[in-house]
Amino acid sequence: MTTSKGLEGVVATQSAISSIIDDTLTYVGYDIDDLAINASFEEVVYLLWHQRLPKADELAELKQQLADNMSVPQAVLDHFKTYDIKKVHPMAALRTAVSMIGLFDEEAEEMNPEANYRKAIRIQAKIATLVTAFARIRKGQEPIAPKSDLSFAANFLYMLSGENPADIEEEAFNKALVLHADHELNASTFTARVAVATLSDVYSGVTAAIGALKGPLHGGANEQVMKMLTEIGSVDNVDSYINEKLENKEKIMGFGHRVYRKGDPRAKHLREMSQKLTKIRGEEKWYEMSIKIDEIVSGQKNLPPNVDFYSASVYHSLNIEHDLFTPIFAVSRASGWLAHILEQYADNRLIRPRAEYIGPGMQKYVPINER
Ligand SMILES: CC(=O)SCCNC(=O)CCNC(=O)[C@H](O)C(C)(C)COP(=O)(O)OP(=O)(O)OC[C@H]1O[C@@H](n2cnc3c(N)ncnc32)[C@H](O)[C@@H]1OP(=O)(O)O
Ligand SMILES: O=C([O-])CC(=O)C(=O)O
Repeated sequence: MTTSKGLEGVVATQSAISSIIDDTLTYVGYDIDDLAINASFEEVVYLLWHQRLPKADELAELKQQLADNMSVPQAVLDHFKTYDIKKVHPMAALRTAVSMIGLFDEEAEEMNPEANYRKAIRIQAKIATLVTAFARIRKGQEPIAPKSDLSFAANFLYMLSGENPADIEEEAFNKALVLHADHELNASTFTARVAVATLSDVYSGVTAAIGALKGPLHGGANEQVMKMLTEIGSVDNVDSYINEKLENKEKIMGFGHRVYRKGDPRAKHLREMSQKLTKIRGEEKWYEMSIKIDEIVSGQKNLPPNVDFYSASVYHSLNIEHDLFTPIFAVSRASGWLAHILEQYADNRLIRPRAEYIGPGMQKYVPINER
């Protein structure tokens, strides 16, 4: 047996959903650069779930299905008020809330492709409502119902703030959703596949995936990037702050990647949006600080930024609270998790690797009074 710490370089499954080859990311063979510029998030959801782009009527049908399924049971909204909501991280709340909506789904335990697809639609639709409702309830505000004539991206921003987003805001948010939707066998997607490969249900897979995305080495990094930018505070402080961290061998959040070597192709799209949005807000310093950090970390450590780095200043410029950055990642990535869950069910085998044992050799049991 050979051991690969962190399963680096191990190919654990076959998948027809997304690929990373020579630092190029594709969804079902479509280059992420092409999709980021042209596609709506709903089109990408369809692409990931059906492995082809939708025709106009198919896209309209999916949009309608998502709109029809956005409301969540009142009991789930009420449960947000049963704990000290201001002290709870929204990712922890989301993990529980997604599991909880499964309790109200009469098809939760139905294990056939049609029922699983219907659950995928429900989860994708409701996860946006859960995040925005949580964000409002913790501020003492009422949740806002979605508008059926808005896109998924615009609806999310509308349900969060109560205002229709400007075109540039919708464009930026849609792009962020498209860019985060899937990423081959990343840690949270792998988690989802491991969970459902036991033939557990779809809600278990998504709940497990949310738990894995939450950590700062994965999706949680975007919130940590904004924390770092806030701590640095100004372009003048970047040099000393970053160099001190690097000298202390601390990690700079939003940099490095297990798979990409030359760089994450998603980062440039978010960098562009960061530049545009921070300018519109008159808060260019977030972009300027980010660029300077990028120069130092890429230059000195040869570690390019990943998807989490520039998304932080993009979301901040959209007036989004910093601890909602990772839940937003989950809203988008749910589409990828669900695609992988459906793919796993379609050709399932239990996922069960081995561990190389490094503990003591055979020992004889010693009764407790003789130890
Ligand atoms: C959506 C996403 O999940 S993208 C990733 C989001 N996560 C982050 O941005 C957190 C910061 N980055 C990291 O921690 C890592 O780069 C990861 C987790 C993304 C990838 O990790 P791995 O492939 O396991 O690389 P690992 O952590 O072993 O790092 C390899 C070397 O590069 C260094 N390194 C990696 N990332 C960074 C970083 N962000 N800052 C400074 N040094 C780094 C490590 O210290 C290590 O150095 P060493 O060999 O001298 O000990
Ligand atoms: O693929 C990974 O390891 C992490 C990542 O970039 C993602 O999930 O988008």
